[in-house]
Amino acid sequence: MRRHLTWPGPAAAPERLRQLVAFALQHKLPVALWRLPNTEAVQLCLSFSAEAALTGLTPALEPTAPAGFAFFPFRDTDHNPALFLPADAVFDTEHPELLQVNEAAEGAATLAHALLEWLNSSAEQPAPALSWHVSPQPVPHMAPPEEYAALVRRSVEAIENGEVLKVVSSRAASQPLPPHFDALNAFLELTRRYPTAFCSLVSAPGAGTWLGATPEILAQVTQDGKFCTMALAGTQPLQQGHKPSEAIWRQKEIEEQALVARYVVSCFKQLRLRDYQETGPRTVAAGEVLHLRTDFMVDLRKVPFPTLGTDMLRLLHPTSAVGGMPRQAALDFIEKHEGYDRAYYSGFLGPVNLPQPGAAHLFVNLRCFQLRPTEAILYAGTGLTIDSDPAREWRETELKLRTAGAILHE
Ligand SMILES: C=C(O[C@H]1C=CC=C(C(=O)O)[C@@H]1O)C(=O)O
Repeated sequence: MRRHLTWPGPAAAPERLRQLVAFALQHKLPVALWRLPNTEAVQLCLSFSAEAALTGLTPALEPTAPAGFAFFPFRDTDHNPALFLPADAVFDTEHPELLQVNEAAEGAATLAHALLEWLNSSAEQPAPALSWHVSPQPVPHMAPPEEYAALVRRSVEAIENGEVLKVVSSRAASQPLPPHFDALNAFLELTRRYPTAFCSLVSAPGAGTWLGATPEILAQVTQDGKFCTMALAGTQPLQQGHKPSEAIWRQKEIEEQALVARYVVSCFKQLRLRDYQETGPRTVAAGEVLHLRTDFMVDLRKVPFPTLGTDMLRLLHPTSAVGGMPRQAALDFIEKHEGYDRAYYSGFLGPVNLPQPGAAHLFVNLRCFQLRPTEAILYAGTGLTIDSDPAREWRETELKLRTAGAILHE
């Protein structure tokens, strides 16, 4: 039972985003904002209960499944709970005069009333300060260059010994927040800088506050009945004055990406689905870097497979673009040797059945950072193969950290 409320007063869309976020934070509620690739509208999903957002289950993507925003960690543990924010209040900057409220939600009557009062009273007042949720977990260990080099060497040894074919190692790094840092403005800055990325800002009790601009689709179902995923891997710097299509790739990156593509195909095989379209690999730009990307598409109108999105999501996460191959051996290696908690980095996130039923857009949480009171914790990883060189891999993480880190310099 969704009701469209007409928003009182004449405020502009960004101010309305701020008012809704302020309400969520003041009531200790989870909130997510996002902007889909190649679109303009910013959307917001607010839940009326922090407990209701705690889900243990991978979300279902069918049109009849609950609507909300998924925020899943790399590894589902008590430290980093899997969240699905029920869509209790939904706002879209394309329709700033409207607010969609789910009246059937737990506690909806009281909170919807409080929300309306808040919106009425805050319309005239200056924007309140935002006190973002902070993760209850300690700041993760941050590997210095020598330690990361040792991890890369150990990974290459594991590949040489035949324990794994490929492994994705990663690290965290800290950057102080600039004076007067404002996370909401930073998110809007991400949307301006990276029009082709999925940009997000998620703040939830138990998870903290995360911002990012990711290039990687994990599982997407569109209203016109298409399922899409991609194999994204291989990285090189974008050279000034060169087009992505002019990039030349080494064997190492070609193999690294081919392993990811092969994994996607193996998931289709497990589901006995043969009728998929494969395009690429092609070179694509993501901020300052280039990647190799193969797109996969299934036309669900021709291939009746209503649960494909849900089934593929379960098989894909974590993909070999963030774990490795074979999957379990690579994940075990990471758990044993990586030496820090990835938390929500390389997990997945995105809207399900929002703003309308029948569409789900889930992305791998890359090029992101976690917000702490005075610093941002940024994350980046690199796919390693037998030919990996530690110094080069370190430089690659530095380059990837700059995507989200770019907004911390101003
Ligand atoms: C793990 C990350 O990127 C993945 C996606 C594209 C290219 C990758 C690579 O070249 O290693 C990674 O597999 C990251 O950005 O932290």
